[in-house]
Amino acid sequence: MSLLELCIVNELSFRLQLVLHSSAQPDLQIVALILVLHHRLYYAFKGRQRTAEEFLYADRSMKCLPLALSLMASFQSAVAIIGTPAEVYANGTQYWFIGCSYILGLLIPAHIFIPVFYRLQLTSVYQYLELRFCKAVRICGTAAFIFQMVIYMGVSIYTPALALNAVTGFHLWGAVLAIGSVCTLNTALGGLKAVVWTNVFQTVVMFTGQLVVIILGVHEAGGLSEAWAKVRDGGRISGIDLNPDPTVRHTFWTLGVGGVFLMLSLYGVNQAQVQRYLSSRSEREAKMSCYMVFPCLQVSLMLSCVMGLVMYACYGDNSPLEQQYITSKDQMVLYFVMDTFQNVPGLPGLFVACLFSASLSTVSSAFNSLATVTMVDLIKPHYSMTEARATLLSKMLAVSYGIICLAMAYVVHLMNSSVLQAALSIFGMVGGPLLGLFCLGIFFPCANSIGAVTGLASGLVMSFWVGIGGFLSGMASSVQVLPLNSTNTVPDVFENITAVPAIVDAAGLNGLYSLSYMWYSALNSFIVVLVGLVISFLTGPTKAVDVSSGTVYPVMTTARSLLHRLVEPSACCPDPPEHMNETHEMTGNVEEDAGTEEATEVFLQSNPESQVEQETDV
Ligand SMILES: CC(C)(CO)[C@@H](O)C(=O)NCCC(=O)O
Ligand code: NA
Repeated sequence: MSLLELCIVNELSFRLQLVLHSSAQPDLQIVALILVLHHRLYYAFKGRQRTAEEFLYADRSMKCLPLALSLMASFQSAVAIIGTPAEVYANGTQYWFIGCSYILGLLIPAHIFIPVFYRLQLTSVYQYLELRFCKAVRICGTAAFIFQMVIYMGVSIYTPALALNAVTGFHLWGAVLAIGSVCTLNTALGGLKAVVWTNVFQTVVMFTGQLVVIILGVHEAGGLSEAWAKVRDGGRISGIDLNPDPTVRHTFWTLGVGGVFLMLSLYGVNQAQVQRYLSSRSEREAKMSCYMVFPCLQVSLMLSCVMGLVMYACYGDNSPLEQQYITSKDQMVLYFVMDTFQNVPGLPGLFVACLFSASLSTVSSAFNSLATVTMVDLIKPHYSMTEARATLLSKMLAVSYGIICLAMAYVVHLMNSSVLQAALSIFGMVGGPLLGLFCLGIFFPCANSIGAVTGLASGLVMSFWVGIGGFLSGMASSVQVLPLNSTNTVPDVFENITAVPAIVDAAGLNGLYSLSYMWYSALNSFIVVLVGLVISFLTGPTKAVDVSSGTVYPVMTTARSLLHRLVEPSACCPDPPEHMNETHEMTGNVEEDAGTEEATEVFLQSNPESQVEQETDV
């Protein structure tokens, strides 16, 4: 255990002790134990890593269950553990419908993105952009990715710090600094295998913490039927909202359909995830791990939604926010745990460890992917250097990224919006245009490099225009989204603002600004594809023969072979089309896709040796 970690654990447990008066000793032990275990595990794998191949692909030997848990952990941080219950407490279970988007959001990556990327044997997903378009597109893509991950890191470091600050009195920026530096110093340079296995451990801690709090919380609320009656009478069980209005924040359409694009940008083309797919033993294993993410994500979503309901069952409409014990919705979960279970030995500690684990796993996979793309996409192609130099440089990079992320935590602090909405908006605003760029390359053989660059630029301009416009105009009207029982959940501070005529006229720019943040990803990727195609046609579309082999997904051929299977089901198996039997697909009968796979095979003849530079020695 490093000195820094010891200091943090000591400080943390000291604060816990002050706040809880009594049973802080077990808490100290649990937080410390978990940090130490995390650390030991990490170094156990780090120590073994010798070659560059191991660093980047974990020897291409990963099995699917650890990979699936790690895939889930990348984008499941304290933000989800804290933000989702706060959302459900305030607005009911409508958010749960985002679970519907996981179906297509994981099937499409498994059957379209993974085959393309795996067969090209990429190191970084941005190599694809150079193969398909040119070097400039690759650099633009890399820059956008770095930008996205750095802001997201800001949110996921800030969130546990905010919660800790509220409840333990731990200094906010002290906590931000502590979490940030532990992550930076310890997790940046361990290689993928170490990151994946620590992620597995962190996921287990995360689930355990949530589950224990839920079980005891239901008990606290007076048992299952009592708790259910309370949340039902409080109107927290939302039915499916089919309102087609795209400006309504959470409906089935924004969550279940807009969410698919969000999921595609995260699970289809994000380097953190693609790196994991590429590290599996075979393409089949990679697909399997993508399928396995589905149940893991559903469990995680269920735990955090149920946590919100349990909080409602305990507090009803007397939220600690309204009584001004805390200052932000996002502090509620930890407040609930500390307030309700301070006499349960070890539980507050377990939950703090749960938050830390969730954020540490996110930060470690983000840092690992940032280190990889910076070396592989930005530095290696331009400068050659010795191994020792490269190691030093990676360390310096890790520290610089750490500092930038801390600065971003401050920006998030200034934004003062719900952390969950902030994180998902960032995914849509920067991840959306990146998704569009990859779709342009994979589905449209005629797209050219000029189209790709202009498309990406337009997508980013559009997203910041709508995103920032929405944020500014929403400052006055965001309160509309808060109340369900309008009198109770709005804190006093906001009440004056609501009084201001905040009725946004849904015409013109204001209509655009009030677009639900869940549509950002879809809108921005669509803009990139549209502008990209128009510019490509104006400047001379790429000829089919000039497109590098294996970089385009044969949509027509695949569709034809799927159709063929439908018309003559006996040829293969009597399965309905993919989208109608997800659950079956999710359990992993990959062979059934044989027809499609063969069709794809013909077109995706990858010949990586000739084109992909083998830049494996980081
Ligand atoms: C990104 C999804 C929707 C799916 O992975 C979910 O994990 C989520 O809401 N994440 C919030 C961001 C975070 O937890 O850091
Ligand atoms: Na995580």
